[in-house]
Amino acid sequence: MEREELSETQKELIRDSWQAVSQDQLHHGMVLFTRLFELEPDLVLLFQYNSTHFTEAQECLSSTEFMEHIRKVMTVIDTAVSSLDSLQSLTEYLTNLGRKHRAVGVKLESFSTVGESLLFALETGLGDAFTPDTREAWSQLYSSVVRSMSRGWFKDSQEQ
Ligand code: HEM
Repeated sequence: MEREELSETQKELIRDSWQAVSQDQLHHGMVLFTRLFELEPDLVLLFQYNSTHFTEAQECLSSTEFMEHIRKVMTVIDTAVSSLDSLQSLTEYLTNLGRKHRAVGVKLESFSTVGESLLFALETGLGDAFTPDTREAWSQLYSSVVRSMSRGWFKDSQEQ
């Protein structure tokens, strides 16, 4: 989390832009995952709740359990935005979260597509307010989050 420290200006851009979209997190999360499934349709197959297996993005996107996953994702982002001054405090949690995603079959490379989809959702929600500087700040924050999660694929992977 130490590399590429966010500047104070970047933190402000992230906080201001997140405030503008965070009233309706579920909606923006839906835009994010709709985009993600367009770019990588096979990711739908990884979401299995009880005996339900989804084959189509639309089925997945309209399930209650998946809605909860969207809430979980948005809560992690919300926590990261609230912790911009102490992102290293999230490292352990995020490493663990990475490990869980590895366990359910997510490939680390897919997190690049998630990043692209996050930027798409922010751009859709913010319009012109999503300036190149704001995009760059979000891109750096997301990279930090993924750097910590990626430890779950490599570090102590025999644990658990
Ligand atoms: C490639 C994209 C992703 C896939 C395929 C995926 C898949 C899953 C699956 C199958 C679960 C377990 C079932 C569930 O809790 O709904 C899960 C849990 C979870 N996911 Fe994801 N996920 C993705 C991206 C993300 C991202 C970007 C975040 C946040 C940054 C995230 C946060 C969580 C959290 C907080 C949980 C609950 C973990 C727990 O039970 O402790 N996921 N994910």
